[in-house]
Amino acid sequence: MAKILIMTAVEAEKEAVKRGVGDEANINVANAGVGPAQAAARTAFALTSDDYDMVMSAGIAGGFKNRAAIGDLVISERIVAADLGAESSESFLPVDELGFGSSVIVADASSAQQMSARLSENGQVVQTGGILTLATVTGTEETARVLEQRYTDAQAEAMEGFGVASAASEKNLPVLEIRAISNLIGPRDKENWNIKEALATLEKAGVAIKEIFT
Ligand SMILES: O=C(O)c1cccc(C(=O)CC[C@H]2O[C@@H](n3cnc4c(=O)[nH]cnc43)[C@H](O)[C@@H]2O)c1
Repeated sequence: MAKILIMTAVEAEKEAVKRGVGDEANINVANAGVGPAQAAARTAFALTSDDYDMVMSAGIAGGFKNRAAIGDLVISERIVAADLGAESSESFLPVDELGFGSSVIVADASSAQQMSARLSENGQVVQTGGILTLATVTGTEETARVLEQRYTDAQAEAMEGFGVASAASEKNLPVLEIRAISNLIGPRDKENWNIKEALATLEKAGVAIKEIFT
C-alpha cells in the first residue's frame, strides 16, 4: 500500500484532514507551518523519517473570482511559485526566464484524476488547474487581476504548495496539492472567510484520500 505524507499549514487544517482520513497506518498528516520556506523545510525533514511514496499539500485557500467559489475543492494540475522571479519595468520575469530553474512543479495527474472523479461522484464541486503559491496573501483587486492574467489556468492561491512540492521533488516523489476555498482573492476581509465550510470540504477530501489510497 502506498505510504502518503500530507502536509497542512495549521492545526485546524490538520485536524480536518485527519477526521476524513481516520487512523489509516499508511497516511501521515503533519503541520508544515505557514509559508513556502517553512513548508519546504518541514516537509524535507518529515521525508527523512519514513519511506513515502507520495506527498500532498492540503489546506484552505483563496479562490480566483469566477473560477473557484467558497466551498469548492481545487485539485492541482500545476503548482506554481507565483512570486519567484524579478520585476522589470515591463513585466514580471519568472525564474524560468531568468535561467534559475523552474517556478512550476507538475502535479501527479493520476491521483488528481482519481481524487477529482471520487469527489465529484460524491457531489463535491471540484475545480482543477493551477494553484499558486505566494509568500504574501493577495490583498487588492489589482493584484488579483494581474495574477489572473499572468496565470490563466490558476484557480486558487495559498502559501505552502510550492514549498511542499519542492521537498517532494528533491526525492523524486509525486506530489499533489488540494485546497478547499475559504475566501475569494482580493481586498483583505477576514470576517468573510468561510473557514468552517472550507474545513468541512477538506474533511471530505480526506475521506476521498482514504478511499482511494487504502
Ligand atoms: O482562524 C482559523 O480558525 C483558521 C483555521 C484554519 C486555517 C486558518 C488560516 O488562516 C490558514 C492560513 C492558510 O490558508 C491559506 N490561505 C487561505 N486563504 C488564502 C488566500 O486568500 N491567499 C493565500 N493563502 C490563503 C494559506 O495557505 C495559509 O497558510 C485559520
